[in-house]
Amino acid sequence: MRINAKPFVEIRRELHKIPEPGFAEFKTQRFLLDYLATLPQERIKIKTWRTGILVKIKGSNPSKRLGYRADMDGLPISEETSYEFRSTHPGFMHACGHDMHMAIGLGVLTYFAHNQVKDDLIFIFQPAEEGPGGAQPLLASEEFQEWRPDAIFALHIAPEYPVGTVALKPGILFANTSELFIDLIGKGGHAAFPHTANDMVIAAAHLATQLQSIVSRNIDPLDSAVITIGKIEGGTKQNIIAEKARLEGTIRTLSMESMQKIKSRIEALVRGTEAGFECNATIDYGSNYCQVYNNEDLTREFMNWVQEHNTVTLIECKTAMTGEDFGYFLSEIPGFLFWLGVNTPYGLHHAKIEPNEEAIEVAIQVLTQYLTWKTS
Ligand SMILES: CC(=O)N[C@@H](CCC[C@H](N)C(=O)O)C(=O)O
Repeated sequence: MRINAKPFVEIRRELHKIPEPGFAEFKTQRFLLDYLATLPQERIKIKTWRTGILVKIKGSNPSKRLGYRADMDGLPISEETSYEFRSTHPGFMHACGHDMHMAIGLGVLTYFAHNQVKDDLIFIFQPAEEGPGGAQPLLASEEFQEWRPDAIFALHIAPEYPVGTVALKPGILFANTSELFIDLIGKGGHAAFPHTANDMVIAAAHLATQLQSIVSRNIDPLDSAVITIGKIEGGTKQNIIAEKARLEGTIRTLSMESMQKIKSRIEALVRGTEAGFECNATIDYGSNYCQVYNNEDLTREFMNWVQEHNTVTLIECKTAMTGEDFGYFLSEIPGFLFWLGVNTPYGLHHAKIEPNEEAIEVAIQVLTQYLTWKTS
């Protein structure tokens, strides 16, 4: 079977123009619904959930239901690609490939809307993967529970792998994550009179450095963990001592024990900052995602299938410290997530990332062939 992927490359480009934040994917949802309306409707049922969409395709003699999940949201990044089809939403960009994930989902769905297989298929277009997390509330929704699949699959673009490859492993593929927001409130003042103020820029700088000691000094070196502070905000002007500062970051661990340990060390260091800099601090852990744990049996079966069918090259990869709320689906439903090679020099979340669009056809081929095999 050969799929004409050209329309889905065009679809990816249209989606690329309209990146939206989590739970505000209104134009994206409208675009997807309009496309779905063009498909033969005999065997298709469509439901919306908040800004997400669920599509069921009826099988000829179903004994199970298989699911594919695509995430929908963009990131607060000002795009710097060379594309003609750049983001039309200033300050927002599809820099994590969700435009590719959706276009691939539509390609696979379109194939099965025209070619009935034995089992039911469900396609889930999920909002808010980058935050605050759409998977958990979607899983709990009546809309999802009514069509709950018996197995579920997803992919994520991988800039570092060549087009024509898929990479995965059984067991833990992505880390547990927790966002981290720390607000410091001290006493502002004139730049010339530091002894009358409590400078929150200096407090934030010390704290950011101290936080880096947690992974190196408190976590078993054989148990990976990451603390990244991606943003520091503080102060109002160059000659005013800052009254407030805010640190924003993310914590990544491979075990929940390490996550707890890191949080308790963050709390201790923040209490130390309060004492040392005579300020008040609050900590907010934002949204937390559980690890992506690929079902061992289904993953091995898929890896064997890839090797036998030779549609793509298989890479057995290492665990990555990325996060994905698809982990919540996998905590309840067997399945797996794989990396899809898109061969581009800039990484995920980079303003210049330009995934190779040839990977769209590769992914549609792999998923249609695998799902057809899985339902036969
Ligand atoms: C694949 C990917 O890049 N996922 C994101 C998930 C974000 C989780 C959460 N908002 C956080 O920042 O902790 C990632 O950054 O890994």
